[in-house]
Amino acid sequence: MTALPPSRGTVLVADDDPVMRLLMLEMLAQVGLDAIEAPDGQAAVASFERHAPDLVLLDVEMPRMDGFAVCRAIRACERDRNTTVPIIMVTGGDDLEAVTQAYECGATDFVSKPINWPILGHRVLYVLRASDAIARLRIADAHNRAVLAAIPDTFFRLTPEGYYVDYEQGHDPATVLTQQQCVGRHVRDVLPAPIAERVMEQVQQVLGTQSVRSVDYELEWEETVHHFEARLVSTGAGEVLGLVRDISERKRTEEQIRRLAYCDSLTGIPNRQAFLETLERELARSRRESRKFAILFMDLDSFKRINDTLGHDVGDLLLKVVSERLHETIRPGDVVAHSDFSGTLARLGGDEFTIMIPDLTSVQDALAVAHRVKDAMRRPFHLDGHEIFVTASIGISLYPEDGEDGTSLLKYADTAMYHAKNCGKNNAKLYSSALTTQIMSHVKLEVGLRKALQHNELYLQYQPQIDVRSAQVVGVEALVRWRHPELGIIPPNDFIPLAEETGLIVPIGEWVLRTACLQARSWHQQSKRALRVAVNLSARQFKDESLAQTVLAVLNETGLDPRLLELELTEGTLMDDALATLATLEQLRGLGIYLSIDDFGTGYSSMNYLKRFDVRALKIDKSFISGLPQDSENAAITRAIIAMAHGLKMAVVAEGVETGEQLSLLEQFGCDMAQGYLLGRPQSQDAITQMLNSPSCAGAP
Ligand SMILES: Nc1nc2c(ncn2[C@@H]2O[C@@H]3COP(=O)(O)O[C@H]4[C@@H](O)[C@H](n5cnc6c(=O)[nH]c(N)nc65)O[C@@H]4COP(=O)(O)O[C@H]3[C@H]2O)c(=O)[nH]1
Repeated sequence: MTALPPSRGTVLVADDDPVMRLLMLEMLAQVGLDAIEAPDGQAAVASFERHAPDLVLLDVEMPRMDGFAVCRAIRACERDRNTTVPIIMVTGGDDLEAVTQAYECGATDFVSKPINWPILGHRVLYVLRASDAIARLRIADAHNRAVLAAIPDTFFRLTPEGYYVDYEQGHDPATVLTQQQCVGRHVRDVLPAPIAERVMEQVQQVLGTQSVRSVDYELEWEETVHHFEARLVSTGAGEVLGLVRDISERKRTEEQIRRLAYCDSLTGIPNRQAFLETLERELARSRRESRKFAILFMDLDSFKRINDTLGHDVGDLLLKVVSERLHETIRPGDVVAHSDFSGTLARLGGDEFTIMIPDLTSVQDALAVAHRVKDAMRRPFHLDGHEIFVTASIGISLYPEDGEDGTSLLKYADTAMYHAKNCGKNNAKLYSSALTTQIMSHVKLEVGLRKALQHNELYLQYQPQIDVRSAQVVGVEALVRWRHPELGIIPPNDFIPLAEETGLIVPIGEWVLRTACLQARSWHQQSKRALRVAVNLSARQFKDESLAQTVLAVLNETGLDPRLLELELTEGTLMDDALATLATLEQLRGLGIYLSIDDFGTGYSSMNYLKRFDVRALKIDKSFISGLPQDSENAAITRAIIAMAHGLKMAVVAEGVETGEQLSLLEQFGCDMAQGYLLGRPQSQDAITQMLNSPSCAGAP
C-alpha cells in the first residue's frame, strides 16, 4: 500500500450520485486533498457554512436544489465573510448553456462529463493554486491601497505616452488638481508646458532605466505658489506610478536655513561664506570660458568714529543704508550684466563690503564701478535725524592678471584697499605686484624701526613758534627724525604711520616726550626763559591707558614745569571715542599741561566737544595757510577759525607760514601765534639754544 501525500486542503464534493462521489474522493485523495461529501444541494450549502472548505466540486444536476442555486447561495454567504472560495462545476457533456450559466452564478471553473478521472485531482490542485495566487494578489492590492490611503501624497498612473490612467487625490489640503481634471487626459493638457515637458522626460527615464526619478515644480494656486515634488517609478507593467507631495513647507525651511547660512543678518545681502562660494563658482566659470572678472573690496573710512560718537544703532543703520546704496549703484545694466547678480555684492563683516564684477572687458570698467561706488558713498546719509558724511576706500584685484585662486584675489583686493586708505582715503586703487614689493619694504622698515630706538637712530628737531604781535619765540615744536643706517634721514610721515600700526609709537612717543622735556628743562635752566615745548601725540598713544601716568613720570623725572609742556592732538584723535577722550584730557589738564589741536580744519570736530575738552589752542593746518593771501576761500576759513577759537577762549597758531604776506594777513586776522619756514625751520637743539641766546629773542612768560 502506497502512503498518501499530506493534505493540501479540503474539498467539498456535492453530488447526488454516490458512485461519482466515491470516485471523486478517491481522485482527490490521490493528490493529497481531503474531502467532505454532500449528497444534495441543501446539504452542500450547510456543509460549506460549517466546514469552510478550500474548494467546492459541485454537480450541476441535483435534486431539490441544483448546482447553480448552490453556487449562488455560497457566493452570497461569502459576501458576508469577504472570502472567495473556488467553485468547480461539473456539467453535462456538450451543455454549453450550463457552462455559461455556471460562470454567471460565480463559478471559477468547470469540468464536463464524462470526467477524465486521472487528471481531476490535478485540475483541482491547479484551480486551488490559481485562486490562492489571486487571493494573495488581492491582499497585496488591498495593502497597496491602504499604504496609498495612509500617506498624504496624491498618486497617479501614467501611460508611457503620458496619459493619466488613474489619479487619486491625497489628503494634502494643497492639492491643486482633481481626478476629473486628470484621468484620460495628457500631462501636457493638465500641467504647464515646461513642467509637463520635464515630467515626460523623467517618465521616459523611469521606463528606460527602471529607476526612481523625481521632478520638482511650482504651481500657483489661490494666489500662493506651491512647491511640489513628484516621484516617479515604473510599475513594471509599462506604466509609471507617480507620488506627488506638497513640499512648500520644506522649501520654506530650506530657504530659511539658506538665508541664515548665506545672508548677512544685518543688511540681508550675501555674507562672507556666500561670497567665497560665489567666488569659487565665478573662478570655475571664468576659467572654463576664458573670461575676466574683478573683485572690489570696499571699506568705509570713518565708520568707527560714527559708531563711537553716534552709537551702534546709528552705525548699524548706516551699514544697512550703505548696502542698499551699493545695491542700487551696481544694479545689472549699470554694471556688466550677469544672470545671478545677487551673489555679486556681499558684506564680509564690519564695514567691509565686496563687489564682484563678472565678464569684465577692461580694467576701466572696474575702475568706473569703483568710482561710481565712491561717489555714491560721498552723498550724505540722513539717519535718525543725523546728517552723516562718509567716504570709502576701494581696492581692486583682477582675475586672471593678479591671481588664479579666490583666497589670493580677495587678499590682493584687501591689500589694494589698504593702499587706497594710505593714499589719503576716499580712493580706489588697483592691486599691483608692486604693492607686494611695497609691503615687503614696509616689513623691512618695520624691522628697522624696532631697532631704531636701541641703536639711537632717532633724534629731534625743534621748530620755533612765534608770538605774532611781539615777534618773540614763545615755544618750539619737537619733530622726530630717523637716521636710517642705509636709507639716510627718514621724515616722520614715512615712519610714524608704521609706528602707529605696529604699536611702536608708544615707546617712540615716550622717548620723544622724555627727550623734549629734558631739552626744555635744560633751555629753561640755561636761559631762564619760559619756552614751551610742543610734542605730538598720536591716536594710539592717546588711547594708552597709562598715558597720564607716563607724562607725569616724565615730568617728575625731568623736572619740567607742566605748564611748559604742550601736547598736540589731531581732531581725529580727539573725536575718536570722544567720551574716553574726555577722561584722559581731564587727567592731562589736571597736571597743568597745555593742550592744542593740530592740523585743525582737516578733520571733523564737534564744537560741543571742543568746548568741553578745555583745549587751549587750535593749530590751523598749513593747507589753509599755503594759498594765502590770494586764496579768498582759505582766507575766509582762516578768519572764521580764528574768530571761532577766540569765541571759545582758545589761542590760534597758524602752521606753515612761509611768506611775509601770509604773516601780515594773519596778524590782521588776529592770529596769536605762527610757525613756519619763514620764522624758522625745524632745527637742531643747538641751533635753538643759539637762537635763544641771541639778544633779539625772548621767551614767553
Ligand atoms: N610746507 C611746509 N611745511 C612746514 C612748514 N613749517 C613746518 N612745516 C612742517 O610741517 C609739519 C608740522 O608738524 P605736524 O603738523 O605736527 O605734523 C607732523 C606730525 O604729525 C608728525 N610727527 C612729527 N614728529 C612726531 C612725533 O614725535 N610724534 C608723533 N606722534 N608725530 C610726529 O609728522 C608730521 C610731519 O612732520 P614734519 O615732516 O617734521 O613736518 C612738520 C614741519 O617740518 C612750512 O612753512 N611749510
